[in-house]
Amino acid sequence: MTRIVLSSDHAAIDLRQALAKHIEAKGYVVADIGPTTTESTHYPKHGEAAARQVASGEADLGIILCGTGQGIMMAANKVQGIRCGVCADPFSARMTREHNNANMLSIGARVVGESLAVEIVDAFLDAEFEGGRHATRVDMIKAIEG
Ligand SMILES: O=C(CO)[C@H](O)[C@H](O)COP(=O)(O)O
Repeated sequence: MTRIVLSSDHAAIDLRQALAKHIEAKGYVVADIGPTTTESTHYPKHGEAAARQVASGEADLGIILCGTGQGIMMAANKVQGIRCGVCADPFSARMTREHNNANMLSIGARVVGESLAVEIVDAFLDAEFEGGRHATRVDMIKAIEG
């Protein structure tokens, strides 16, 4: 059973909770570790917390959100082993899995509405890494980490 960890800052509470329900309904095991109130908080710690679960293997994939998806993606990508893409369209979400073997997806709750976010999440979760020439390139990314 694939385990998905979700987190966000205050800008994305409602969208994150809606996505958590959707993902659970698709049959995944969901750990929603984000805050539950809209009190202002700091996205780096929420991105890092989700990324650490993915990096340790506690979760298979992570989905994180903030206002733009940018800051929380930057924080997650600082954790060794994390490849997180910020996506505002389903094509990019599919490709970041198929070509980049992304293990996390970031979405901007102030950028996309709920129905588009659902399509983005579905594209990400339904895709699989293609390997081959893309594996060579992902290995090159890993080598940069040292
Ligand atoms: O998108 C974000 C980071 O990339 C944050 O959600 C955003 O910066 C929060 O802004 P504010 O404190 O004004 O709600």
